[in-house]
Amino acid sequence: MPKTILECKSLNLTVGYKTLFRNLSLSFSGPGLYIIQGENGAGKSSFLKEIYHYAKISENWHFPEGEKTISYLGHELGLYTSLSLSENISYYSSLSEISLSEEDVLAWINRFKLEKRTREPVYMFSRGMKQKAALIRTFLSSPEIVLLDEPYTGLDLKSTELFTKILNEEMEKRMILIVLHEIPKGLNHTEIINLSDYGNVSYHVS
Ligand SMILES: Nc1ncnc2c1ncn2[C@@H]1O[C@H](COP(=O)(O)OP(=O)(O)OP(=O)(O)O)[C@@H](O)[C@H]1O
Repeated sequence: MPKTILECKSLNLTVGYKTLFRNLSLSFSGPGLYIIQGENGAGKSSFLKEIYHYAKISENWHFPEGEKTISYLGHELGLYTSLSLSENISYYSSLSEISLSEEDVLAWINRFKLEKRTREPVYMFSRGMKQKAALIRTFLSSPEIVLLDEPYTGLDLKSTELFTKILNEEMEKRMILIVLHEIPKGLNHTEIINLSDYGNVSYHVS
C-alpha cells in the first residue's frame, strides 16, 4: 500500500491579485510520478514553486511520513554557464547534505550521455545539453521529492526517449511531480492531475 508522502489541506494560492486555487486539498503517495497538467495560466508552475518554497514552512502542507528532501527544476536551469559541467556539479555537491561519491556523479553524467563534455563551459552547450546538465543537477543529491516544470524542453527525440526511461526508473525510488503539456510516449505515471479542474473551487482528491 503506497504511503502518503505529501499533502496539502485547504490551500489558497494567490499570485499578485489573482487567486489560482481556493481550499485545495491534494495527497501525493510515493514512490510514484504525478503528471500536473492544465491550460496556460492554470497555475502549474506556481503550484510547484509553492511546494518547493513553502511545503516545509506552511501549515497548509504536511509530510505524514516525516519531512523529505526536495529538488526543483523550473524554467530557469540554475547552472553557472561560465563553469564546466564538472565544476557545476562540484558546486552543487558541496551544497548537498548527502556526500556524493565520484561514482554516483559519473553514473548520472553517463545516464544523460554527457561524459565527453564535462570539461567544457556550459555556455558552449546546446539548449538540449544545458537541459540535461540541469536535470543531472536536480537528481544528483538523490532527493526524495523531485519537482520538474516542463523538463523535456529542448530535448530531441532520442534524448526524450532516454529521459523517459530515466523517469520510469526514478519513479520507483522517489516521488516525482512533473508539469507536462504533452505526455511523452512510454512515460509511466501514478496519476494525472489537471489543475484547470481545481481553480477557484473547493476540491479534494487523494
Ligand atoms: N511573477 C508573476 N507576477 C504576477 N502574476 C504572475 C506571476 N507569475 C505568474 N503569474 C500569474 O499566475 C497565473 C499562473 O501562472 P503559472 O505560470 O503558474 O501558470 P502555468 O499553468 O504554469 O502556465 P503555462 O502553461 O503558461 O506555463 C497566471 O495567471 C500568471 O499570469
